[in-house]
Amino acid sequence: MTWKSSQISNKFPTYRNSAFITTHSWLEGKRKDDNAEGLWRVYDSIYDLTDFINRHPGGPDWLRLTKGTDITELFEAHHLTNAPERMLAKYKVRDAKEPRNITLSLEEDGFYRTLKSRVKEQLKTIDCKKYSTRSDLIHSSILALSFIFSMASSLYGSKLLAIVAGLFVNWTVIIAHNYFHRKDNWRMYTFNLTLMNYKDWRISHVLSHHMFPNSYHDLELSTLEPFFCWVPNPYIKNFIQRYISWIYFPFVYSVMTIMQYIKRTIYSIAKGVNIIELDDLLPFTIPLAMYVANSSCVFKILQLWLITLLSAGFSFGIIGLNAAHHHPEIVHEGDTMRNNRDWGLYQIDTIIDRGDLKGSQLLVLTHFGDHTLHHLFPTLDHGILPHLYPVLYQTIEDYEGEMRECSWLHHIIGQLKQLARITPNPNPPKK
Ligand code: HEM
Repeated sequence: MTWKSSQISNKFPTYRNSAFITTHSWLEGKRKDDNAEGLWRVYDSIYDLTDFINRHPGGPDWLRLTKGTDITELFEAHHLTNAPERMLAKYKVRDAKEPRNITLSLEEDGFYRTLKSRVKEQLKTIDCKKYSTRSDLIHSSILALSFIFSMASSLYGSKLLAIVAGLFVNWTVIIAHNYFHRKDNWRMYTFNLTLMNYKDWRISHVLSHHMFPNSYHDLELSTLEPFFCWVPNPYIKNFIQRYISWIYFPFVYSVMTIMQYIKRTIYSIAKGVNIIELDDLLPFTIPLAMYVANSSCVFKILQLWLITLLSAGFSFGIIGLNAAHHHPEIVHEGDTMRNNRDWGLYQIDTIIDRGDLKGSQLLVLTHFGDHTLHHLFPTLDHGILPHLYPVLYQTIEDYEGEMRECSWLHHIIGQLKQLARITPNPNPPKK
């Protein structure tokens, strides 16, 4: 069928429409589609990085997960020094036999690579340590408050306090996202507190969503599709997804994080491959803390923990799914794209930033703020990003892009309208 084609790749992603979509099926499909010849592909060369996996300064996961795939966009977006490029050369084994599957470009004089070289210069003038230390402090405080409110809820048997605890757990998790994008560190594990898993999100969020937002390659779209479909395509969107989702979304948001744990457990049993790891025990530290505060009734603790999880899930959904990407004026698969196919400009066209968060490091960290810059430079601490706006605005102007902003309420309304939209936008992004 004709709709089964992506505007940013030559092939429709294998397994995208399979019955049981997981991060593992996404990676398997990518290995089939990427023409990486079983190794790692960067631009039109094939590299054997096997001996480098455990020496990679960003941690072994990134290379272990991506073996057999094209890592061009990841390689460009995750390094802001010249060292990785110099090192890469010695692992080259041959030129690739087939063209790249992804058709977005990363030309040296194009938008993204020009912006990146300007950002590298700008970073030399910024006291990065000062801002990243402030982020660490914010993360530690919100993490501590998550446990304090959880324990207080069990001490006083208060459902209201359990809801408040859920809010703090949700903010902890969103801040932990600032850390799992980077080299391995202890703070990334706090992402697991709502029964989600940071390593799973390194696939669905970092490798998939961040590189190819709003396209058929974006796993954050395909996994949620039974409930929410943001692609403006009448073939894959039914009446329920378009309109009834406006009614059931609070319920789905609330159970979304719990469902991820259940799905990973089912995958482990069904496939006979255990993907539940030791760090998946971390979410249980919350009921444990509740038990330490008040051990009188285990059933009551489980009930309060469930309330905490539902509150965390709901707030994570309402913040995360209305953060930046789903609004009728944002490019989704099927909408007309601009002629310039630069990867960075594609990012700009698939995001409208939240203007109401700007200027507060606390709000930016807890609400996926400064989203455009974060997509373009995911390894930079969120505290550093505001200092890059002058360079970003100048480069966007030089390449005739457009930086857009709106409020959270605008995003929520726009997101609901996007759920209903089935007609692709015929006009390319402005300018
Ligand atoms: C899947 C592709 C890759 C991803 C997602 C990735 C990711 C990362 C991350 C997250 C960091 C830490 C950045 C930070 O916390 O500031 C990092 C650092 C680094 N990576 Fe990679 N990496 C990839 C491939 C490679 C390759 C192929 C090489 C070289 C052969 C390489 C060399 C380095 C080096 C030298 C650093 C130290 C920081 C720097 O000089 O930029 N990486 N990488």
